[in-house]
Amino acid sequence: MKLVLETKNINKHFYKPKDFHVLKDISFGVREGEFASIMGKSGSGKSTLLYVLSTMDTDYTGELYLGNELITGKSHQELSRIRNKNIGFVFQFHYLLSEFSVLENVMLPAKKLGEKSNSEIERDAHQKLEMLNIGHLAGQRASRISGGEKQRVAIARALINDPTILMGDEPTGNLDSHNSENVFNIFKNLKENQGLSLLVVTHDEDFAKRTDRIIEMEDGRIFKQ
Ligand SMILES: Nc1ncnc2c1ncn2[C@@H]1O[C@H](COP(=O)(O)OP(=O)(O)OP(=O)(O)O)[C@@H](O)[C@H]1O
Repeated sequence: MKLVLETKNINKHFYKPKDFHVLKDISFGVREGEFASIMGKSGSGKSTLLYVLSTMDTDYTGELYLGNELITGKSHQELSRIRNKNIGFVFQFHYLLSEFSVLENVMLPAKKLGEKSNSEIERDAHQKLEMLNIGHLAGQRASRISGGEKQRVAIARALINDPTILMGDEPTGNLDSHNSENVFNIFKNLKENQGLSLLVVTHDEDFAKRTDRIIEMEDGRIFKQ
């Protein structure tokens, strides 16, 4: 089956305050349409790995592929474009611009990409918000909506450029159980109805157990996948 993301022997060190081998020979892939989770104890390297996979961190050895394209070694400018077009990212905290409306927040990554007209982007943003059942919030200021709603807006923003993979770093870490369940169901629907691939770091065992596959990390290594 086609891989949307693949790593070959990724190693990474932090050199300050002293040499620390944080990622050790990470080789794995995410299949098209797969909903995978990454679990592991605090400090095992999950977030560090996700930042390498999302192309935000380029300080590593080994190879990272998105689809069949080798991403490792590309310039920051190229990476910024590849990331914006292909990878949606949802964090524990939503990082919405609080003075902007919900609609404006969702439109931002598409405006940055610059491939569509403003009216097309606006139409797409409304469509993403409707899909996540928050169409009625489009005109609200981002600061005025609840935590669960903010996270759904962040998901809509992550989807605006129709990425091939959605990554999450503890996307339910700041939510109550009701809103966590909502986010899980949104992710599952994206996989089932749109064939989206998802890779989510989580401490939530109930969440992880219901994904297609749990990738387990320990001490900078993948020990089960
Ligand atoms: N910039 C840095 N410099 C040095 N060490 C770092 C740096 N960032 C992270 N580390 C260390 O690397 C290790 C892995 O960190 P990482 O945040 O990837 O772990 P994690 O598995 O995501 O943990 P958590 O579940 O607590 O978020 C930890 O020991 C951390 O202290």
